[in-house]
Amino acid sequence: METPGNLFVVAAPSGAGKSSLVKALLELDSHLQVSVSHTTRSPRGQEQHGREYWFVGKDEFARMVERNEFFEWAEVHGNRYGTSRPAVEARLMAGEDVVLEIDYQGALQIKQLFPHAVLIFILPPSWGELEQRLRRRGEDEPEVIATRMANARHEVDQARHFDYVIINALFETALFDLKTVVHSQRLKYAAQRRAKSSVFAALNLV
Ligand SMILES: Nc1nc2c(ncn2[C@@H]2O[C@H](COP(=O)(O)OP(=O)(O)O)[C@@H](O)[C@H]2O)c(=O)[nH]1
Ligand SMILES: Nc1ncnc2c1ncn2[C@@H]1O[C@H](COP(=O)(O)OP(=O)(O)O)[C@@H](O)[C@H]1O
Repeated sequence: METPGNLFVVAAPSGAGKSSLVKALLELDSHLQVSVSHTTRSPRGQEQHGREYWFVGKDEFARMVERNEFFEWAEVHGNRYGTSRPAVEARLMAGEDVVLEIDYQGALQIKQLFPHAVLIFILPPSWGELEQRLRRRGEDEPEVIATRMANARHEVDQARHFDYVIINALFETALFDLKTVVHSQRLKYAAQRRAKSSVFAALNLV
């Protein structure tokens, strides 16, 4: 599906710093909006319904799947997560840029639907640092951290299907890389649209 807005998809193993990076990016970039996903996971300490996620029960999630209300959904670390169709579609059609913070399964589904979507994978500098970050975040029980570390091996292996890989060692450097990807895509997409318009013809450039 071709849309006037750009679609960015950011995925990472749990604890790599994806949410922190996207939050910082949104604070710097008023043209970018994040899509709030639905999940069957329980809220963590500071999380608010409608801000980090729409927290729903398993039955409600299943009903939404049946009604085809998700662009994509997947089971991740034992819970279900999905991107609601209406919000994203309306924004992209209105020419706004949207970022999805989803797992690799969702990212690959999105690429099928929106071939122009830009897939960005965030990597931690090492396995040890990944585990440290999960512990330092202090939001998950040890067994939840263990599940996330076990799943991280397979998730990292999926980075090869992505358009860009950013290593989040130094936060500011990774944020700069992320901003650069977003900026480059905007320039590229704008140039493609201009090439299709009559501007170049009028200037005798094509
Ligand atoms: N496919 C899909 N994955 C999602 C969606 N929302 C969040 N996720 C992913 O689900 C995984 C777990 O997210 P979360 O429970 O917030 O834990 P965290 O990654 O450790 O902060 C992460 O990989 C998220 O990117 C969604 O709408 N669709
Ligand atoms: N570059 C970094 N260096 C050190 N700690 C980081 C860095 N990026 C993120 N963190 C910290 O790591 C933890 C996990 O980050 P978070 O954004 O929640 O990860 P994710 O959304 O990928 O699960 C948080 O406590 C966050 O403050």
